[in-house]
Amino acid sequence: MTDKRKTSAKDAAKAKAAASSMHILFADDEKPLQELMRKELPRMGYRVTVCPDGITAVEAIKRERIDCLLVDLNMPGFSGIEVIAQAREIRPEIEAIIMTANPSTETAIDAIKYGTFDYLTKPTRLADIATLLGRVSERREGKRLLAALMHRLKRAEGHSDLIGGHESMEAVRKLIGRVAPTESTVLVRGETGCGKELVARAIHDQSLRADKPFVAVNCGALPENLIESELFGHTKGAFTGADVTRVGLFEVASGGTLFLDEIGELPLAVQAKLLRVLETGDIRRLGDNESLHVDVRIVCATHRDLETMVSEQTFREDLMFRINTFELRVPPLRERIDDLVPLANHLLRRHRSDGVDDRLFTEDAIAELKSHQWPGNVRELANVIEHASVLCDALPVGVEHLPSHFSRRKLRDDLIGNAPMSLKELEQIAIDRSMKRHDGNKKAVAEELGVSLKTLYNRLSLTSESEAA
Ligand SMILES: Nc1ncnc2c1ncn2[C@@H]1O[C@H](COP(=O)(O)OP(=O)(O)OP(=O)(O)O)[C@@H](O)[C@H]1O
Repeated sequence: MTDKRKTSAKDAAKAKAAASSMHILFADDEKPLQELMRKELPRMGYRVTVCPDGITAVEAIKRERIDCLLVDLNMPGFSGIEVIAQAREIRPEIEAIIMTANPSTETAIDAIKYGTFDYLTKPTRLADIATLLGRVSERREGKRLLAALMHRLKRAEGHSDLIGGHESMEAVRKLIGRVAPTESTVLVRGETGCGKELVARAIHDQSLRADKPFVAVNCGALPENLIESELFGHTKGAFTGADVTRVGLFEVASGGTLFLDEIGELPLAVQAKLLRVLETGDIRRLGDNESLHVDVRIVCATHRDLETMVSEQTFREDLMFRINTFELRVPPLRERIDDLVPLANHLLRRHRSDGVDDRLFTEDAIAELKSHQWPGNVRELANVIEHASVLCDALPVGVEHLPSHFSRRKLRDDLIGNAPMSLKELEQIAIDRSMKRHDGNKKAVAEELGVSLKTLYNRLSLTSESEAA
């Protein structure tokens, strides 16, 4: 079999599989047509219920799981339009095709009002019915696919719930609530991993654009030569390798919010173009002469000191003034360490549903987590929690499940205790412990402590001198 024939056989099989899942209600008072459809619709791969009038049709819709109506406009009982109107009350997602011998403007308007998919003029050809039902079937598949993708997207994006009740986070929440419903450009500042994107998403979710796209782009992750085409799109042939016309992210985000993460990483040339877009709302695809108006709200984020960048002339001052209409600073995790436990619980619940909610971590583990400085903020915490979740068979998570630098630190603290001591004393404890471990083998001790043998001898002689004194 040739490739082409194989593909069309595959397509036919796919169409048949999609068709077989569709249940059609055919309603018409003409007996011969009823008989024809009772025979032909199953041949096309559909399940069929045949009704002679509007009343039995509505009863069947209440009783059975009908996917698509194929109804005559003029029937005893209820008209086709009335059947569709009642069906929509019972099952809003139901598809409908109306058949009529005299199509009129009023019928068309009524049909559109009740979301009819299409209408057929009588006498109808079987081939036309088959084509139309095929399109209904494809539309249903499309809707199903979209719902599945939206579900996956929601799961991948997670919730925009900002966890943490520290007063600094409460202040952030308040500011989000104030700025979200406006159209202001927002600049979210804060260290890496502290939740800037989550804040941007919360602004979008609480804005009037919430049901439109939220599109995030990391300006630092794109190679310089691609940023422009990624943001503004390009026409076919605009540059070598531009084989097809591509829509930019400004257009993708149309009506919604574009989140420009790491805005400080944008090259100066792109900064100039971005400023123009922000001022005019017009974009131009690379290689295109025409510009296009876009309605997009901009939220930016950076962990860089933009003021210093301005003074070093690596960031445009006019762009900074354009994007910082409203600034929001997300505090680093170490400044709100009381939020660590609720955050750790929340992050662990991304991976685990077992365990008891108020005891997901042992006290030791929490003490360890709280004593860390978290330079990578909540993202670092999320990685530590994921690591622990993999290692821990039964909750609660203990110190032994945390990455090794946590357990090493605990071991060290246990050995040393809490008494105040000088660095010199600390060094001495390390040497003594190592000497004991290696039965006085100085070469092994020097290796373990990461010093030369000479340094170790020096330290040892200093110790014996001070002991003698
Ligand atoms: N307050 C919070 N509540 C719940 N989850 C949070 C919070 N802050 C951050 N996170 C989680 O931490 C991770 C990092 O957050 P996010 O990507 O928003 O940080 P960021 O500041 O934008 O990072 P970067 O500087 O690298 O762009 C994400 O998984 C996010 O869901």
